[in-house]
Amino acid sequence: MTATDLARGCVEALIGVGLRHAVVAPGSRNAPLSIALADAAEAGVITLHTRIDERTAAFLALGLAKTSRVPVAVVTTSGTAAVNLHPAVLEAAHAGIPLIAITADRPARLRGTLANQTTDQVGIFASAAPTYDIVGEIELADALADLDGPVHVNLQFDEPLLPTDVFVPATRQPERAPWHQEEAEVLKQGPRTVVVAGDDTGPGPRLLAQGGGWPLLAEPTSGARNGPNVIRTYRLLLGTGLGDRIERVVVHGSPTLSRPVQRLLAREGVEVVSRRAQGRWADRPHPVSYEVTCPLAAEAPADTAWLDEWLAADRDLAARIDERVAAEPGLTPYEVAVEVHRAVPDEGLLVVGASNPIRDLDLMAGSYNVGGRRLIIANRGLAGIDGTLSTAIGATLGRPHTSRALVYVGDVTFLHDLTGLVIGGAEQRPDLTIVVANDDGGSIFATLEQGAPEYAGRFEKVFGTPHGTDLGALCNGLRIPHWRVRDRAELELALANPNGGIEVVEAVIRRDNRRALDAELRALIG
Ligand SMILES: Cc1ncc(C[n+]2csc(CCOP(=O)(O)OP(=O)(O)O)c2C)c(N)n1
Ligand SMILES: C=C(O[C@H]1C=C[C@H](C(=O)CCC(=O)O)[C@@H](C(=O)O)[C@@H]1O)C(=O)O
Ligand SMILES: [Mg+2]
Repeated sequence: MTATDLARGCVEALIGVGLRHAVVAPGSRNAPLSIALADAAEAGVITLHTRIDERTAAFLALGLAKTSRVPVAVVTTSGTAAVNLHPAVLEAAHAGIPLIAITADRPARLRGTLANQTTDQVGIFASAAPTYDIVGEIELADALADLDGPVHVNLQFDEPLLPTDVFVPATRQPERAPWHQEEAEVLKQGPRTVVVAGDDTGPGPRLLAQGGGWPLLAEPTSGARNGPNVIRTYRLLLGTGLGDRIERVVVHGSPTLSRPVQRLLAREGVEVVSRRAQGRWADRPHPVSYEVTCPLAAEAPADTAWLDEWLAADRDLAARIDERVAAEPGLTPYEVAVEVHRAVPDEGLLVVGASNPIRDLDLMAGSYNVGGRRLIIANRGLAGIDGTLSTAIGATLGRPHTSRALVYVGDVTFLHDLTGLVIGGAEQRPDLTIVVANDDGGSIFATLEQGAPEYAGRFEKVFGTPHGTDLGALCNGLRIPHWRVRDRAELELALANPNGGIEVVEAVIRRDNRRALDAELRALIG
């Protein structure tokens, strides 16, 4: 089979599993596939994106897959290019995202020789993505069947690499399994129960909490942080007598944000009902009384006294937190989180960076209205700070009905994916507001053990990592509009007046008082 035939067969197999977007990083050995994908894009069958940095290309594909909910391919040449896909492949494996990592390779006969740009590409993603090492026959159907996570397709291309004609792919709609709503299992009333919703769980936890009259402890990217049962300050209330009285937790997905939730799930004497998480390694790191894969429903409660107690305590603590934050001079990270949360309209999309931004949102954001069809997402599979801007650009491009798209990150996270903003003039570009909470370093570490005074001498060097970068000058070089704000009113103004296209709103905040402020807010539980 020629390289061209292999490439074209691959494109048709990808289209056959529902692929609508592909991302290519330029290279020679992947030329057969790059050209076949370009032909398919020219024929209007797929949308093709190009990025020069393979790591950012893979996170762009991850974002596209997260919102379009169909497999997305990212394609590289051979050699070090291939392993630049690994961070996104790992995130896809732990989050259960159908990312197809396609690496071009030399023919197997050249492996182990001095042939140029030739290395061992089989198994480069280890257990995160099995390799299908394909030389001829299109065994791709097996590789691409029922993707619930990433897969690695390694294509051995032999010369001649270039086609002599133009390719118009056959388009066949993927066979879709008939959608069916699984029967829900009904949980009885009885123990004092709370419902925990981790990342990407959908509305199930909200419906269960409402049905059972139970407090809902939903992370911002759960898809369940809306409706009347949401407890905004749950991570602090878990440290009070209310938290001590919990007898049962119904946990959905993978909660990753706070140690109080982890401690609750591991607490002796607490019954844990688990709705199994998606992605790999879904076994929970604590004892589970009972685990299901089906939806959960609840027996109706006799009264809502337990829920009412939580809602009253939440209102009271939230008011005290808001009062303390308002009293703090200058723009605080907590106010940035509130304004970002407010800026997401119905049908809006928000991508949240790891570290403090998602935790500030978790503490400060109230419940959204049910039916607003907002999508709040993050790379919580492994909570990496890499590729967040690219994920956001891909997520926005993969969700064309989005009314407004924002991505909210810290400064180190922003800088970590700067190449995600290197986008060719002919590329699709979304309307996307990038909000950077800039405290000149990694402030989360200040809130952890290493933020204690005894580590002050070494802290800035290995944790704080101040960089002093002029984000405005960077954006200027990238030809991206940039607005630096230093107070809440200016931040509100900037968010209320989107520029169109990709824009950066840099909110300058302090880092030196982060540990103290965090401790003060935690102490408000009294
Ligand atoms: C790829 C990757 N590298 C390093 C880390 C460790 N890490 C977690 S948070 C963080 C600092 C993030 O700083 P910033 O984005 O400015 O957010 P802030 O903590 O200041 O809110 C780092 C380095 C990580 N999670 N992922
Ligand atoms: C900084 C990294 O990730 C750490 C960030 C916070 C986690 C944490 O302990 C939050 C505490 C809380 O808000 O309750 C920490 C953890 O889970 O132990 C993460 O490792 C990092 O290096 O990745
Ligand atoms: Mg920072």
